[in-house]
Amino acid sequence: TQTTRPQRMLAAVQKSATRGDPRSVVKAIDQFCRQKEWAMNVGDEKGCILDSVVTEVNPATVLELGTYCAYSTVRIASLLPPDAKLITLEFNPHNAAIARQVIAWAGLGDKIQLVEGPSGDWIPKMKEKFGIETFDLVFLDHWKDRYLPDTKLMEECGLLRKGSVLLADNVICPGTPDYLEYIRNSPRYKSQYFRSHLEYTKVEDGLEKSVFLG
Ligand SMILES: O=C(NCCCCc1cc2cnccc2s1)c1cc(-c2ccc(F)cc2)cc(O)c1O
Ligand SMILES: [Mg+2]
Repeated sequence: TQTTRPQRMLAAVQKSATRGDPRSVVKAIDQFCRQKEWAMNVGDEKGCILDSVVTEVNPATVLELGTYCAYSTVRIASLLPPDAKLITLEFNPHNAAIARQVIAWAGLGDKIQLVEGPSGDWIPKMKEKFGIETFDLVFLDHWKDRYLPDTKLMEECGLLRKGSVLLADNVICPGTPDYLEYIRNSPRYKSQYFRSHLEYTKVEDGLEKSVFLG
């Protein structure tokens, strides 16, 4: 029977990456996507910008919206301090199953909690279910029309504190126009655009970094 792209990506990780070595997992996925099949990971070019923001924020609590095959999950978690926690939400059960195996291969299972289901349902439950007060860093990489409603939901649920950083993928391609309009004009955020390219292509895309001012 036919395999899926996430299954082929996992096979590439298990073939080429070293167990317990997160950077080799990241490298194996990038190689697979450049040489074999495009896939919607944040990728190596935007990934370097992601790395610099994670390193600068040095977060104790991270929320990732949109796991896919855990490429950015592993990339972020590999840079976190020892007791830091990353919660990642994935909607598609098949992708979640692949992501769990990629996370295990990278040896990052104790830093990462993968939760299956829609962001709108889970964001209001973060405090009670996971004992989270606020998130130091949120990486938005899920449905592009959910960036804005979920940001408002996180504000309403008190999940952001003065200094919390939102980093949004794909603000140009596929694009998140309503989110950009809101976040760039809101007096409650200080935003900065990092110009880059759509993963593994020459198409323009970028990351929007926004600091919540409280
Ligand atoms: O759709 C994208 N990512 C979202 C998939 C999310 C599904 C989820 C919804 C949901 C809801 N609640 C909780 C968790 C989750 S996960 C995406 C698409 C492209 C792209 C595709 C074709 C193309 F020609 C050009 C760009 C590039 C990217 O970097 C992307 O991230
Ligand atoms: Mg993306």
